[in-house]
Amino acid sequence: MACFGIGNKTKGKCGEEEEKARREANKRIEKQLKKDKQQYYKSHRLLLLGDCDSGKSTIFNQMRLLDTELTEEEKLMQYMQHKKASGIFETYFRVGEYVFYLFNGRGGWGSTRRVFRDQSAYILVVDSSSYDMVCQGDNQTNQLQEALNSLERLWNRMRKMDRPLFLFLNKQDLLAEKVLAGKSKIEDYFPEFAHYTSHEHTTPVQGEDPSVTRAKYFIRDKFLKITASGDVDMHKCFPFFTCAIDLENIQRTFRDCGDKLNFCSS
Ligand SMILES: Nc1nc2c(ncn2[C@@H]2O[C@H](COP(=O)(O)OP(=O)(O)OP(=O)(O)O)[C@@H](O)[C@H]2O)c(=O)[nH]1
Repeated sequence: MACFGIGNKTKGKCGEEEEKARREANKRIEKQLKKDKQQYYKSHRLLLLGDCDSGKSTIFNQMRLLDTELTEEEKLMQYMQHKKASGIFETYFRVGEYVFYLFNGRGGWGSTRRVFRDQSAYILVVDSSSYDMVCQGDNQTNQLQEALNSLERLWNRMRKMDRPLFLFLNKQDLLAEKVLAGKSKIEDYFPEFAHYTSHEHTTPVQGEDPSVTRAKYFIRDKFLKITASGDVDMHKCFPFFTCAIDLENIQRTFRDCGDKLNFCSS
């Protein structure tokens, strides 16, 4: 602020004006912060979890591309939240009418401890095509079995939290390729598949080979068996067949997640 005159009286008046301007600026900032905080808590906060290579970062990066749709104010908010959540990757985006804060829990389950409780819902990403693969860690455990174990651990951890879990049965494109190639059979790793018949709620995608439909629903049902005990409305598991490299598929999935969250909390 320009301040003319060198007399004491003028100096005092100028100081007062500066002080007043400072107070007003502070008030404006506080008001904005309050508004941002309200907005933050109105939007949905989702934590991406899953074993190595399941597709968490691919999903995270796909949604980060949507940043271009944010307003300047929203970008500023995203920047502020980034600073707050330093140490864990976070992005902020809008799909349709929904606003999501997405936290990428890569780097292991331990790294998510700080933000775990502060979520609207959780996403567990699973590599559905990994039924014939072993975990890199021990070169022994079946990867799909390990994903089932991860779900069991997460579901137990969430038991008293009354929040939904979105299960992203990812890499559907690779699962379909494997099944159609016929070289690696699911029943060689999960013998119960030989007797599996998908129930009447199965909705095959148009043009999908029945063997692919049967395989993906078998895997889905194995996961849902673990979460069948979701007895409260919010404490439910919602499965989605996803392909993280397909942006349209991922956007649609997040829109469906938003619908479920709204439905659960209404
Ligand atoms: N074909 C196909 N490839 C995928 C899909 N999702 C992820 N990938 C690929 O799988 C690999 C691993 O994906 P990431 O997103 O890095 O997996 P991550 O879960 O973040 O892995 P970590 O960083 O080890 O925790 C990458 O090469 C991805 O391009 C999918 O749906 N289909």
